[in-house]
Amino acid sequence: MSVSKIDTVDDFVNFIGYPQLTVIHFSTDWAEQCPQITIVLEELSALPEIKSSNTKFGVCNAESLSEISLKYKVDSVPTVLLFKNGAQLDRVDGADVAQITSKVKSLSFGKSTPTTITPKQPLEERLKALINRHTVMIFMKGNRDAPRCGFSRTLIQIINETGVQYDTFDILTDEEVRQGLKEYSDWPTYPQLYVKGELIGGLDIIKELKANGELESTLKA
Ligand SMILES: N[C@@H](CCC(=O)N[C@@H](CS)C(=O)NCC(=O)O)C(=O)O
Repeated sequence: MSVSKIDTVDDFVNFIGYPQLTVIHFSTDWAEQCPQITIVLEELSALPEIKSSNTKFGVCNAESLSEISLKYKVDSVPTVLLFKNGAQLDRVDGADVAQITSKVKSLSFGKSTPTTITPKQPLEERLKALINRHTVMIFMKGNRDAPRCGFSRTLIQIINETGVQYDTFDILTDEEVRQGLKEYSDWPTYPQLYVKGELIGGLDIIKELKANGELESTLKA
């Protein structure tokens, strides 16, 4: 057994309909922690006790299968979802190897299908995972193609000029994140730009860094 690649929505639906445990890693090409989780799943799939339980392992690109990601509220990678008979049993958001290992081991031997549970991830953990989703992470109103506030639009224009890669999160889609991140980072407004999980600041700070010629080095820190 190894980790199968899931490329289409149909593949995904067929895969999770399996009567034994199916473990799916939502990944992206750029997220640093994803390759580590794929290795963990490869290792788990090779364990004799897991092999004998017929547990299946898959990996899909969370961005290519955005429809599925949205449905299962996968808003950070890596995320691992566990299914049986098409029902979601559990999930692990973030590269928490210990939790993934223990959930795969315990659920692969359940005789009957446990009740569907979707434990709510503590907000702080979710915020940390979101902040670290990309080296340069921008929390904004709208997205890069359709900013929904002048401050966010100007910030995107400035960052686009640098050619630096980044990811965005639309805080208008999630009130919990919108309010929670203000408190977590002690910064009351959006946009908010993070580099390697550290808050750099909002539009005023980014403009200042640009004016001082420090923007690119800050983004590439
Ligand atoms: N001076 C701020 C301007 C940003 C700003 O004032 N944002 C407001 C309006 S878009 C905001 O996020 N308010 C809180 C909210 O909407 O939750 C900066 O440098 O980023």
